[in-house]
Amino acid sequence: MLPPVPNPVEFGITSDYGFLSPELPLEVLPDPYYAEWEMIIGNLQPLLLSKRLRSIVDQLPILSVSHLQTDAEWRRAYVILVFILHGYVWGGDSPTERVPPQLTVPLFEVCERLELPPVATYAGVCLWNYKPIFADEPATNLDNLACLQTFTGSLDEQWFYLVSVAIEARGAPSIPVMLRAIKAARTGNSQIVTECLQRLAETIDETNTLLQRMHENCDPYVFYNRIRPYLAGSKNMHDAGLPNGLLYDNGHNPEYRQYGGGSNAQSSLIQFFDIVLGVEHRPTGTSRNDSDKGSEDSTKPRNSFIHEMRSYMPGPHRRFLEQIDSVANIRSFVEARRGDSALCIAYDACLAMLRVLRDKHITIVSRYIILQSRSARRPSQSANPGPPAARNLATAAPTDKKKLRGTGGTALIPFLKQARDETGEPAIDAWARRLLSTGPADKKFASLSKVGEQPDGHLEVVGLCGTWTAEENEGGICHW
Ligand code: HEM
Ligand SMILES: N[C@@H](CC(=O)c1ccccc1NC=O)C(=O)O
Repeated sequence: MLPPVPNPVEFGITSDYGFLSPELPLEVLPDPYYAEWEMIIGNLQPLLLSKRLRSIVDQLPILSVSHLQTDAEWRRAYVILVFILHGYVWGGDSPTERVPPQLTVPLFEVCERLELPPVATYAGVCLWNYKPIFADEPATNLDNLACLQTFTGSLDEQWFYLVSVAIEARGAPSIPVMLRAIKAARTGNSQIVTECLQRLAETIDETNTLLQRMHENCDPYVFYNRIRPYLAGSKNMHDAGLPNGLLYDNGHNPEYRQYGGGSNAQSSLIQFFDIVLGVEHRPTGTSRNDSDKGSEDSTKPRNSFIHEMRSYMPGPHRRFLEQIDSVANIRSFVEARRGDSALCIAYDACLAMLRVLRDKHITIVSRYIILQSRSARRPSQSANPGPPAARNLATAAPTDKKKLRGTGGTALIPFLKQARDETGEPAIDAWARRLLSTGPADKKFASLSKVGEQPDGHLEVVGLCGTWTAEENEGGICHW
């Protein structure tokens, strides 16, 4: 008996909004009982600038969560509390390790309810932190989006979150499409699976276009020096001044805890793409050859970071991904039908698009983190210092690139390159290898209008979703 294919609606996931909150995020908690929280979050930038945030939070009463009613209200409470938390920790002259009961007590309860860790996750800064500019236009077009909260008040910070919001919305329709594909694969309907895969490839291609738009309004200097420091977590933060993590003080039993900061690795959508396509990530530092190749059992080692990031997703989204994991059948369906050229090409196009996404992302990380860390200046040399603890965090970045870390705590480029390389397997590599050894497309790839090696040695593919070449992937990142 096969496990049932999950119904996304039961997990709060819709075909319009995907993993974004299904109703628009609340801009204000309706109960005036929370007026003091709203006053602080509404004045976050002035309170950070004047360095008064900590003292104002310390003077707050410990508010109860018993006045929160709807799911939207619980989510709004989470957004408020994590923005105040990160402002409180990183907004002074140096980071403070103690989180006072005024934050700890309600935050723990809100997080228990939402099944999230007490830290600013992707859900808090992206999924539940947007509004449409005009109510009568599509709510999730990048050009009709604004953020509810930011640390810096900058356009750059809004854009940084909104690109992800737009990607989530663009990817949303692919969720029911791929559930249909899973069901069609169960009945052996190759034509439907092919159509669904074609639509998925187009969707991933469109998310790639959105990712490219990061550069339009988010300046790498502003991102690295002003915004990113507030997104830091408390794990591996010794260099930044939090050797033990954060001391969450609930008033009677203070406890040190360490959590990773916000990261797009916490996006359920991108993990959904991987899972549904059967892309497997292994622990960093191992290759396919190190593992028990060939066996499809669930004891295979997984990329522990990517998998761990599921515990930073809202509970229902995490459970949805787990259920998709247990029904994902597309990869084995395609592998069993190597002679079905339309099917193989559609599947390969999805992998190629996902790989392009990771390539473009690596370029972004180089520009927004690696290059910036090289030019980061010590506070005394800086003519225009940023927020104090945040500034220290940016300038504390080691010059040794090997030690640079993502807000999630990964070793950046080695981690991202491995995730990218694992995306290409198996089909794209297999057919690219064959192409390179046997020449241009054989019948199997008939629906690709052009596949071949260019005079300069680059491989060019004109496929379902446009043209892409190995050259596009800067720095020899793509090894076709
Ligand atoms: C300026 C913009 C961005 C920067 C600097 C950046 C940086 C990073 C870093 C450093 C990581 C490693 C994990 C960690 O330690 O945090 C990461 C992971 C990741 N990021 Fe981004 N990111 C950016 C925007 C985005 C956007 C808009 C997306 C949406 C597609 C995205 C998708 C991912 C994914 C999926 C991962 C997990 C690794 C993987 O699956 O390949 N990132 N990002
Ligand atoms: N991992 C990134 C931060 C990041 O990607 C991120 C952090 C919080 C919320 C969203 C994020 N990604 C978004 O576009 C970094 O290390 O700078």
